[in-house]
Amino acid sequence: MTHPGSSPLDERGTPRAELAQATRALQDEVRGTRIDGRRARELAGIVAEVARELRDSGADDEVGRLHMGPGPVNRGQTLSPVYNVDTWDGRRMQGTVTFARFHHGSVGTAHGGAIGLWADDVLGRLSRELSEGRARTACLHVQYRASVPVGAPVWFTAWADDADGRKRELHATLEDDGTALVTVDGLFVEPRIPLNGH
Ligand SMILES: CCCCCCCC(=O)SCCNC(=O)CCNC(=O)[C@H](O)C(C)(C)COP(=O)(O)OP(=O)(O)OC[C@H]1O[C@@H](n2cnc3c(N)ncnc32)[C@H](O)[C@@H]1OP(=O)(O)O
Repeated sequence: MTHPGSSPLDERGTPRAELAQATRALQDEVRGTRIDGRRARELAGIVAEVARELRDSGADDEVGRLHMGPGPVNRGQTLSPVYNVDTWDGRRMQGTVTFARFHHGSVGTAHGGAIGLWADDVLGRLSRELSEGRARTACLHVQYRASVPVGAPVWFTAWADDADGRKRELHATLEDDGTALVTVDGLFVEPRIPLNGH
């Protein structure tokens, strides 16, 4: 049984993963910092220098798409909230997700778009664990039933119905103390014309 925790898409222990983690911390702190304007300008120069060095070191693909092959965790991306998979039985995945300060919407709650982003990511991962075929999100229906907190882990479950040809219906919930905060129904479809490695 493949465990998602051992997926090559995981972000564990690589230097690029550390870079992604440091960048997430930066994103969180930029959000709402009280730093004074003069120092903010100096730091902007330092960050620009880091960005320049990264750009000059080259990209791992020619068009700036996410690198989906074996490699750094969360594909080295820093946009989507980080989630941890605790259990996986080959069909159902459970774990926790923490929406960071960077994902803050209003009044201490997660941004609805960040929740949709996470849902697409976790269902996309589930889809990949279930089949080698590269399915794409055709439809994502997110129901926001209660506020999702920022900065605290929230329990999630993601599961799949039986595949119907190229179509996969996938679902997820976010829960707090047994109360559903968000429910998601997604349709992922393996394209008629297979994707070229992505
Ligand atoms: C670890 C990784 C995490 C990251 C995961 C991220 C996943 C993503 O975000 S993917 C990016 C976002 N999605 C996209 O860009 C997809 C864009 N759309 C497409 O490429 C195509 O429309 C695609 C692949 C969804 C379907 O195209 P195609 O293969 O031509 O489908 P087609 O043959 O017309 O339809 C197949 C079946 O799906 C159904 N279907 C297709 N699209 C939809 C839809 N939007 N809603 C409902 N049903 C649909 C059709 O009705 C048909 O059903 P049936 O077989 O019962 O008649």
